[in-house]
Amino acid sequence: MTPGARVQAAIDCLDRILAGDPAEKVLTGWARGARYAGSKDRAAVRDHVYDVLRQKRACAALGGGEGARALMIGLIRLQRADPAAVFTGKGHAPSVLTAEELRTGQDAPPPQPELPDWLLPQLEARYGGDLATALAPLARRANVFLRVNLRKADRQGAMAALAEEEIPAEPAELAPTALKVTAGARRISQSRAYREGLVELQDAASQAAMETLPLRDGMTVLDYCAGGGGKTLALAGRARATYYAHDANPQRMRDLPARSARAGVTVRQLATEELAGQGPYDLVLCDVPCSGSGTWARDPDAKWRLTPERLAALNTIQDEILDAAAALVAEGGLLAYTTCSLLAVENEGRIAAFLARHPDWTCCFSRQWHLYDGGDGFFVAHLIR
Ligand SMILES: C[S@@+](CC[C@H](N)C(=O)[O-])C[C@H]1O[C@@H](n2cnc3c(N)ncnc32)[C@H](O)[C@@H]1O
Repeated sequence: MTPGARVQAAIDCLDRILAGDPAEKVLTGWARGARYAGSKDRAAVRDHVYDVLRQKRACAALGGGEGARALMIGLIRLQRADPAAVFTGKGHAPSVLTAEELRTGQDAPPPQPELPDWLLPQLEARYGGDLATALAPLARRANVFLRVNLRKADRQGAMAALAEEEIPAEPAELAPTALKVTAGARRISQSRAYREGLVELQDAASQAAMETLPLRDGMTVLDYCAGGGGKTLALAGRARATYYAHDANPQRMRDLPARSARAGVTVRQLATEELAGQGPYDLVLCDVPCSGSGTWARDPDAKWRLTPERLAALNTIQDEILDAAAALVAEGGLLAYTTCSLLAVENEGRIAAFLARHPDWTCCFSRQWHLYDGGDGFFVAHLIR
């Protein structure tokens, strides 16, 4: 595909996303239908779409409108290129810029935070005058991090294995197991280091949060919201405990057997009705469903979809999960709560609400990772009875 054809394909995808379809579904559907598109074309179209969604406000200001075509014009200007070079009308490129489109963007307003307005007061309360700096990483592509599986390799060994396949990576400060991939990220899942379980894809702040959890050989650990099992595997890499995984939607755990086999660890999946029978557990981790606001650089579509109603519904689910999980913690055990969110209402707010409902519990540790720490936004709290 020519650069112009890629831009037109991105405009077509953005049209559907703006009409309400999820970005990931639209891009996957487009790629399936576009047999002529090679892997570089698919990557370029995906990058255009996600770059627009990360900076939709700046693109609209520079492109003179909120439609898909205007947003793409704005993105090209934001990247300090000339849209006229791509909007040629030749082949499959978008049609030539109109006089109006040529005029737009000259007197663009100052940049606005790239978030829905209703969320700003919550984040201003957290970051005050530093809001723009704190949220700036949301406008950029996120770093790709790997977690070294200490059962199979150390950081140096994993870096050497990745280097053999021209995937350079360097130690990341946030966690002792974290590597930052500096090139070739799209080839990770085909690499030997990945296929043989030396490394897993996992954000560095998420790894750092798992590092805070005290583990010892022989204890029982329940990952109550296991999903794909990323957190279970991070814990299982550290100690020879007995690991159980549970999720309200067991389908979410379908990849866990293959992932744990690759990692060389054993994780037993439990249905909800089996939880009490196998418990109580020394450590129960609740990696609850959340807004994902700490991951919006990776998934910018999500920030424009979140509504106050959805956030309130998530808070209810978060409370219900903590209440149910607390009942499964052994005497002297630890209840851990994590989100990949920057919003206090999902983090400190849920812990305060839990402590108000359960006066016999106390929070003995909590930490918020911010985007300026280098990874995703992430929160962890340790609760004891
Ligand atoms: C943030 S994701 C978990 C991600 C996972 N821990 C990982 O590291 O890959 C939250 C998970 O909670 C599950 N969930 C939602 N409501 C739940 C509930 N009431 N009880 C248990 N799990 C629930 C969802 O199905 C989802 O898989």
